[in-house]
Amino acid sequence: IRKCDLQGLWRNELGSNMTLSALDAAGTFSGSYHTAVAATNKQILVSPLQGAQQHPGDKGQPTFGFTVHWQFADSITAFVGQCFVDRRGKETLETTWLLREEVPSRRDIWKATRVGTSIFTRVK
Ligand SMILES: O=C1C=CC(=NNc2ccccc2C(=O)O)C=C1
Repeated sequence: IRKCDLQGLWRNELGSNMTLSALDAAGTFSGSYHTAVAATNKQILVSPLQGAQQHPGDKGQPTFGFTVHWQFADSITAFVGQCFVDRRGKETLETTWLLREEVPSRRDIWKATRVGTSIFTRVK
């Protein structure tokens, strides 16, 4: 089996870093996210995240999800994805995300949610 362990330091294509804690018995984890995209001119802070991972199947490449509670914007991002290990043992987290921003009124809901993908590689 190819073991893919979420714990540790990861970086995505934007240059953002996240550190994920060890799983507890229930498969939940926490962590911190340091974004590289300064959507605000405020001091970019580290934002907390909470997530959960499925038990790795026989391929040892589990699915997971986590939510980042941005500390400097009225928004929240939910990531879902799977951990993959290539033949050389290189691990990547292939994710799809939804970014939900607070909008002033229901008339603005159409522009409240953005979707995208993000690939994280382990920072040795
Ligand atoms: O003020 C803000 C609000 C949201 C942000 N989202 N970052 C993301 C959203 C989706 C995927 C990756 C990132 C990232 O920062 O790497 C960043 C700054």
